[in-house]
Amino acid sequence: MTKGLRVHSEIGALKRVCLHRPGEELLNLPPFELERLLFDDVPFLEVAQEEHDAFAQILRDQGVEVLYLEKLVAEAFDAVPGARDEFLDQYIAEAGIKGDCMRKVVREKLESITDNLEFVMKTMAGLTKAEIEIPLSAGSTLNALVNSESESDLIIDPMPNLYFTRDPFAVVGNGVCLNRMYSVTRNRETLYGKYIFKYHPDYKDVSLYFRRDAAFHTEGGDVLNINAKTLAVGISQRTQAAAIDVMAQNIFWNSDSEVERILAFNIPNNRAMMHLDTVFTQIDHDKFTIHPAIMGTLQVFELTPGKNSGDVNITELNDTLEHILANATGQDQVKLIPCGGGDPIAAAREQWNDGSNTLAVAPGKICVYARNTVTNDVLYKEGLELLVCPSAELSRGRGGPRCMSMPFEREDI
Ligand SMILES: NC(=[NH2+])NCCC[C@H](N)C(=O)O
Repeated sequence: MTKGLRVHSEIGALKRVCLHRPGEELLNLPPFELERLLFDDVPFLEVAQEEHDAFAQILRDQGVEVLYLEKLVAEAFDAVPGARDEFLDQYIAEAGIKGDCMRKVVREKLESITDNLEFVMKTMAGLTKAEIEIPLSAGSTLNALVNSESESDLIIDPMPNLYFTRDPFAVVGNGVCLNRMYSVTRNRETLYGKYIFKYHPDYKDVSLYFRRDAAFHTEGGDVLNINAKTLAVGISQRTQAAAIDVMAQNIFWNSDSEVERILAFNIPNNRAMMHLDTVFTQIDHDKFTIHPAIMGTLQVFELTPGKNSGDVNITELNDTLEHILANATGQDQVKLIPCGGGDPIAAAREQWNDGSNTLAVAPGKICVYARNTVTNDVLYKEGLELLVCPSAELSRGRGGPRCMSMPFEREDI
């Protein structure tokens, strides 16, 4: 029996989760490339790893099986001869390497790594000019040979955002949306998911509700499983409305999926609110953390299957966020707990460090970042059980415990 996927809520007891331990990709992150690589500061890798190990241990202590993205990909390559070569062709084609000669040198360098896990981690870390010898021969390029300030020292960009495993693919019920991501820099991350869901013995048979070659972009931070029948998706900086149209068709008209209703929340387009999960996250049967700035301003649409195969009906819901979420969760009422306890400065500061971005390991039991003291205090007083993760370095990438995790299995609620 293969393991497969099963996630029908945001809060059911977490059984299996996919993480990525930050690795050498964070060492190939020069300060002047931060904006392009969607990172906000240069982290101290050793401490980031310690913090991440603490996060993983908190989850294990709650009985959660922790899987690592890099290991799953290596296992897929171990299992299927030829899978790694297929990946390498695609990786090189998408790596932005300048010139055929350089592509050849890089390929040889990566092919020489025999251990699959080491190989996968190297593809994540990126490659600098200092790491390879460039032959001065027919076919070599000036770009490869010149050391100049206007030429980057990176031959292949690192993927510093990989530890935000929430975004490149999103588990929905028993299937998965393999995303096309908003930015060129993050879209390469989706290759790892592609090879897991194509070749890994435990995951190769799951249905795909979205594909990385789609025309529109979407990211997992925008996808919230409310229950088996209802999915919430953000229309955001990272997810286009047109991508949700595609997702709805694929989800409604796939016999594997139980989802009968998608709620699309049109959220503001800015970095502090880049995904739906930075604006609200479910933490208990009847409780959500929210960013106070979205109260009263959200446009929400409901998508349901139409009469004929492939048809999708859309209506706009003119109601308050509380009522919409109460109706979606089947509760009489829900409590929205504002980040920063409603104080505008604390809210903005703690929102920036993902105060609303919590990961539920069971209803009412949530992982939070230690640094968001005002929000954590409010959550504690509301009766939530808090599992507190160290966060000095991890938070520099602008993502919290929910962003750093992709549930593969939760108990049904
Ligand atoms: N699900 C999330 N909120 N993810 C946060 C991702 C942060 C990352 N630096 C980015 O800009 O893409």
